[in-house]
Amino acid sequence: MVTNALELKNVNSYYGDSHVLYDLSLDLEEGTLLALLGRNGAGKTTLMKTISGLLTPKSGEILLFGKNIAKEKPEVIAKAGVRLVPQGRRIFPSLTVEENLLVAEQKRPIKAMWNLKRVYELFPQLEVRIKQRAGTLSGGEQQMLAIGRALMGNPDVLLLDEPSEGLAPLIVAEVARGIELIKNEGLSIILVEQNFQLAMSVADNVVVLNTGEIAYQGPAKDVHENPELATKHLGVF
Ligand SMILES: Nc1ncnc2c1ncn2[C@@H]1O[C@H](COP(=O)(O)OP(=O)(O)OP(=O)(O)O)[C@@H](O)[C@H]1O
Repeated sequence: MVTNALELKNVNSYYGDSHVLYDLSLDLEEGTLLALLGRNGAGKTTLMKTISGLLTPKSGEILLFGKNIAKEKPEVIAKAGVRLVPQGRRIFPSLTVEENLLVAEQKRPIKAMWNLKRVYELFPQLEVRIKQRAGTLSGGEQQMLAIGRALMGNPDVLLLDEPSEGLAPLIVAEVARGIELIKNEGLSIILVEQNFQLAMSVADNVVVLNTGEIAYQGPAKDVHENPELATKHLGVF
């Protein structure tokens, strides 16, 4: 039987009077990766903020393994097992790599527990820089650290907002490899990406947002097999 890690039902989000997400409904199946695509301003970051509690939806339900978290505070949602890696990374620049990871640590009963050792196995480049201040890392290393921090919270659901932004192609490939490995550990992931190739290389399912509404949703394999779909709905990239 399919279990949904997340279920969104008719979610409406606003900034003040400005209506940004319209009656959004989608499912994130446990252990899968959903690529969330769409042009600038489509509402992707707003959706990530809404799920993680940084923006409270005006109406609708956000079910985390069946429990409605739509009105909960960000700390409660994080403790319940949803971790956001925000656009722009937001690590603590004056703390070392290891300190950044340790302050994010939260033990939760999940299948594959994350700890320092496992984060360093995932991104060996971080282990080389354990004592280095995070603000002096390269963009790619900061992204790996931001993902590592989220994993230290031992989430069930990981929200990644444009992890490839501003990174060189070789580093993008390294981040993609990390995402694939994390997915294989059984995490449920929503990945916001402008990099279509990266998104499609790891996605199980695809949702395309257009001005706060779902323009397309379906299995990634359908997009792979039917290039017309990519042109019709995704050709905007
Ligand atoms: N803090 C805010 N206050 C008011 N309006 C906002 C705010 N943040 C975003 N918006 C508006 O909400 C809409 C959706 O923005 P959002 O950042 O979610 O889009 P996005 O798909 O993530 O785009 P991008 O790829 O550029 O990050 C846009 O019209 C944007 O101008």
